[in-house]
Amino acid sequence: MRERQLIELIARRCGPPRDRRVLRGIGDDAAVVAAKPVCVISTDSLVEDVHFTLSHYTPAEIGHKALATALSDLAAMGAEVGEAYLALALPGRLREEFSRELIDGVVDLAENHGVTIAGGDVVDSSALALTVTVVGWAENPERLVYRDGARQGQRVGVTGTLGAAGAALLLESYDHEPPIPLAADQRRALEQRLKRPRPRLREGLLLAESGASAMIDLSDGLASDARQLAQRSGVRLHIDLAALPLAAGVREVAAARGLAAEELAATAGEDYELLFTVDDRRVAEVEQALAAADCPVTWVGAVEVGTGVVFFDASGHCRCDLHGFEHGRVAAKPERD
Ligand SMILES: Nc1ncnc2c1ncn2[C@@H]1O[C@H](COP(=O)(O)OP(=O)(O)OP(=O)(O)O)[C@@H](O)[C@H]1O
Ligand SMILES: Cc1ncc(C[n+]2csc(CCOP(=O)(O)O)c2C)c(N)n1
Ligand SMILES: [Mg+2]
Repeated sequence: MRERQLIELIARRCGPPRDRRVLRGIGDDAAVVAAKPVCVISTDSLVEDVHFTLSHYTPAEIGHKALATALSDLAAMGAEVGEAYLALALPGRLREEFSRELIDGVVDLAENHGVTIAGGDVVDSSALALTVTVVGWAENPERLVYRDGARQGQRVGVTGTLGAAGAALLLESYDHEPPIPLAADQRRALEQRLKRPRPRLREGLLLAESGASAMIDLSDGLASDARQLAQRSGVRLHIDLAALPLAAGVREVAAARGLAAEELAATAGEDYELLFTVDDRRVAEVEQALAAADCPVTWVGAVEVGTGVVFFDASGHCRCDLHGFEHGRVAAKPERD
């Protein structure tokens, strides 16, 4: 599909901006938005064969995931969602129907969360890539939650369950191996966590209101993301591996591949749950707020004096060797001269 045609399709699919603050959306040289006092901005990319493979994802799943993972960063700030800007790098080999379904995936999720797609870009490319810039808002910078607010003695909590996306990725990469014994609905639920993550937007706002002192979303895996939070806060996080809330089926998938389920959950990434710290005296408030949003919360550790993250397994052994996903970590092939 040609660039103009695709932009028109996106504009039609989105309809006129529903949010009255968006004064100009798709169609001019730039969007024009009436700002609230504080603007929160994040950008995220999803790239073919790095974040997904075309053989395993539907176009709508790719569109959904691109926006969901971007919105997850606004959730982790405790920001109200506003607008999203969608940059598409599209290979000519993709069918017209593919682009249509991809846009459906983005716009369906945007509508569900009241997000306005206010602009974007379309370019030719050899690999499919989506870069989504999201903008959130706050009345006051003190209402937001940063990575650097964890203090000694506070508790460490996590929303939802962990390891589902990692387990689904394992299932995907062992497509042709002997099948892992898992009920079909459980397998589907794991896959959905990988392909259609839910940004914890409401939970992020509730955590901000109920006293979270620091927060980060779990994209690269607890092992890496907790380390980021610890580093930014100048503290050490003590995490009990046995306390991690494993998603249903993670134990079975890990066992079938000879892995410890808790380690998979701490290192595989893409759970898009929220990791946060909170003072003991506000724990009940957090529990109540998240219960009202039907979101499980699990206390997985404590903030201590020191640096980095220490994991303790069920037998009390310290594990400092766990790492999450990091781009560029796999040694690159030597460049040709
Ligand atoms: N290429 C870049 N140029 C400038 N700043 C960057 C760049 N990449 C990342 N950052 C900034 O570094 C900080 C951490 O970014 P990072 O991408 O690690 O965030 P994350 O939420 O942990 O990861 P992700 O959302 O990609 O899973 C953010 O402030 C981000 O804006
Ligand atoms: C085909 C394929 N290969 C590898 C992975 C695993 N993976 C890719 S990016 C990422 C972390 C989050 O990304 P980012 O840091 O860019 O936000 C993880 C765990 C995958 N999902 N699909
Ligand atoms: Mg993040």
